[in-house]
Amino acid sequence: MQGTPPQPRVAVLGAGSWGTALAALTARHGCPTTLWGRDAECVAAIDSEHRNPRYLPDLELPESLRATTDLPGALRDAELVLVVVPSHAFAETLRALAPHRPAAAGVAWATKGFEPGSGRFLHEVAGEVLGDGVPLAVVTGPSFAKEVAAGLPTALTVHSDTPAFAQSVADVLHGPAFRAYTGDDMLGAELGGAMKNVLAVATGVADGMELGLNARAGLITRGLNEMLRLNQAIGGKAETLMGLAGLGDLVLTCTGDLSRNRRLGLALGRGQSIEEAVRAIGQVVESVQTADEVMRQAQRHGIELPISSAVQAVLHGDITPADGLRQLLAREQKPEYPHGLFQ
Ligand SMILES: NC(=O)C1=CN([C@@H]2O[C@H](COP(=O)(O)OP(=O)(O)OC[C@H]3O[C@@H](n4cnc5c(N)ncnc54)[C@H](OP(=O)(O)O)[C@@H]3O)[C@@H](O)[C@H]2O)C=CC1
Ligand SMILES: O=C(CO)COP(=O)(O)O
Repeated sequence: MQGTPPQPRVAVLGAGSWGTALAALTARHGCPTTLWGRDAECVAAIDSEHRNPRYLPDLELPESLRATTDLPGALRDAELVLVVVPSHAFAETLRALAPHRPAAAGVAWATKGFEPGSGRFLHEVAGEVLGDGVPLAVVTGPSFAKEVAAGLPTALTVHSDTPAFAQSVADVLHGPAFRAYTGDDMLGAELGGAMKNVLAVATGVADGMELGLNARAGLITRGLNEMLRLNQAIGGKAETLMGLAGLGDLVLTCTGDLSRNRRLGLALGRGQSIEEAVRAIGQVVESVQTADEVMRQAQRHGIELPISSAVQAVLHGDITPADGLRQLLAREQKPEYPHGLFQ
């Protein structure tokens, strides 16, 4: 009689809200899962009390989930490594994991953003740090950690240049309440996940200023247009941005108050300072750095992105939200698609 094949051993690096939620998911799916974090107190609580008191305080985690501050220990025997640290810690985490990665273990990440300063895509960073021949994948899509940890239905997507690796990552994530799709466009998938955070600030600002639902819908639609145009210029696939990695995550983050980037926008629109708002949110808010990197990409490719540019200026305190609104409304009238869908 044939038994069920053993589930792969998973090491999740990053014990914040998303790393904890994904580790809980793979543990619930029967994968022996070890979560690595740098905060000993938080890690001990996950390991022994099955709770993450700082990042997901109300949710019970599976008893089978192990947590540790020992990185080499977490990686020992791992068959899949899932990196879920913020983008500013991505390169250093990859450099720390590289010498301890079991030779057969591919590396996936659920981080959204670019390498701050260089603006490099995370798959470029991973390729450089890990070298050729290591299967790489990006896990992205509309997925609030709190809802995933609570077992609510979610769909996301895994993109890789190595189709078998995308499939194996999707297999460990896919389950009764979680649909994991696959794709082969890491560029488009990473761009969508990064840009939606910037655009969520824009809709948050508009809602904070009580500009109404028409304004919100207009910003989402023209924001999608900015994503599609930059994606076209960098060589991503349009369908990636029309799917979970783009439109799906854009709608979630622009409309859902669980979004930290949207909440930052709401606070700015209501007149709070960026420092106050970020402190009150108390978790990573990727748009703060991503806005600069999106605009760096746009300049490199000669693409005009009025909404993202206004968000960048507001985040830097160069203009007020009201100035940003005036700038957008004062733009010249023109056809919705002067040069076709993506120009
Ligand atoms: N939360 C969500 O719903 C989703 C998040 N994401 C993405 O996942 C990534 C992680 O976000 P999220 O988990 O939400 O963030 P959180 O703010 O919830 O947690 C951040 C985690 O990263 C750790 N960390 C910060 N700096 C470092 C470092 N230098 N080395 C190691 N660990 C570090 C923090 O540790 P410490 O507590 O010690 O500071 C903490 O455990 C982001 O790119 C985000 O955009 C993607 C989809 C959904
Ligand atoms: O990426 C996310 C949902 O898909 C989480 O968004 P925030 O980082 O804005 O909370």
